[in-house]
Amino acid sequence: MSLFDEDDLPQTHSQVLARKWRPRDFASLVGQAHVVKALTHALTEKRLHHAYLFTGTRGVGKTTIARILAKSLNCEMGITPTPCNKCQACMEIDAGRFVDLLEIDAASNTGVDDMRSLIENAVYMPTAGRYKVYLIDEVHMLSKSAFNALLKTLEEPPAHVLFILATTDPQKILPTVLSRCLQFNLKQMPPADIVAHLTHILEAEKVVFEPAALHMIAKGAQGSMRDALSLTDQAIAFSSSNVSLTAIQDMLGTTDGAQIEAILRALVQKDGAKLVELAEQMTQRSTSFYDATLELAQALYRISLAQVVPDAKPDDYQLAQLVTELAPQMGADEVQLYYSIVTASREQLHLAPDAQAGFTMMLLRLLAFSPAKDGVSPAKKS
Ligand SMILES: Nc1ncnc2c1ncn2[C@@H]1O[C@H](COP(=O)(O)OP(=O)(O)OP(=O)(O)O)[C@@H](O)[C@H]1O
Ligand SMILES: [Zn+2]
Repeated sequence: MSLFDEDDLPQTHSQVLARKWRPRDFASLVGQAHVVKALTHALTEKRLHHAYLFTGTRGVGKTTIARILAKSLNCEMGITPTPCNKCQACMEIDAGRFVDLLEIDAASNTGVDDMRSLIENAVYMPTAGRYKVYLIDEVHMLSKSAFNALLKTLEEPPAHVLFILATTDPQKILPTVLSRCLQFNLKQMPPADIVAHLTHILEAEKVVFEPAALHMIAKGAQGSMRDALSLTDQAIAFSSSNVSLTAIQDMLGTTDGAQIEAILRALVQKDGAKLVELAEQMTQRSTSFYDATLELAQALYRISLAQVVPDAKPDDYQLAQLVTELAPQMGADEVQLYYSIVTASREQLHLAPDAQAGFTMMLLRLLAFSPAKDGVSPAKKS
């Protein structure tokens, strides 16, 4: 969020889906049930706190919830947890141009003067709505004097004023401010929720996609719905509206779950030529070999876990499938050995003549130590 509403800015492609699909009511919000429940209750009972603090990482719904709350308070149908989304107040809030919703980006208005003029204004009655709602984003960025100016008003705000503070960094907020706010910690979006949301959106947008591609996007988004939507925008542009797994992998330049899968399969089948070929392909696709060793170690760890605790399935969809397939085919000691080779090789990767050579040597070392079908390792045989 910025001082200028994002709707006034020239539209860049990466904003399209996130903006278009910003939830307009509590019901269409993904997750954050604890916040929705508390706010719904407060709105129904008409017992609101005068200051809320929303914390949480980027793109998990802080601004979105603040806007829904502003509509709930100012909807022409009355104070309600289900604003109509049709009246002038609701529509103007959605469009980011409601006079009584004052969105301030503290990151670019850190000074005490900004805060003073804001606060002097708070005493005046709302122009159009019932409540003047101040949404102060990235509030931890305020200067100390600005904080102090705010503090006075936070202590005893006029009855028609509601403060919503948002921050990604609650550690930096003064305890005196914290104690005057009702605090809600917004949660990161679980990958499964991101996938479900993206599936819904892409179906509505009539964009062709592979479910595995959405799992990869969800992984890349690291808990942020906004990041997931921006990545999806990029993916649509990048793949000419055919969001396939390979397109996403090429776009993110990430290690391909499928590459790791292929490596482990080739290893189980003792296919040395295939291993060499896979490393060659990874160079062509500029996969990070360092990341690949991490993913390989991760997969081996998961296989090992699954051998002991069969129900311990990873959240990651692709990895879960791989683990289910390979855990029964590999010996426990074999997995242990591979794991130690892979982790040791990762440290040595930078010593290799080049990354591909280092990675290939690691694969061949794994092969050399893999047990033969008769139980004798090929290394010992020769
Ligand atoms: N809980 C959610 N459910 C559905 N969509 C969400 C959710 N959270 C974020 N989004 C999507 O991400 C976009 C950005 O969200 P929002 O502005 O609410 O994030 P934020 O937490 O305020 O982030 P920032 O700290 O960067 O301002 C929204 O327009 C919406 O499309
Ligand atoms: Zn309304």
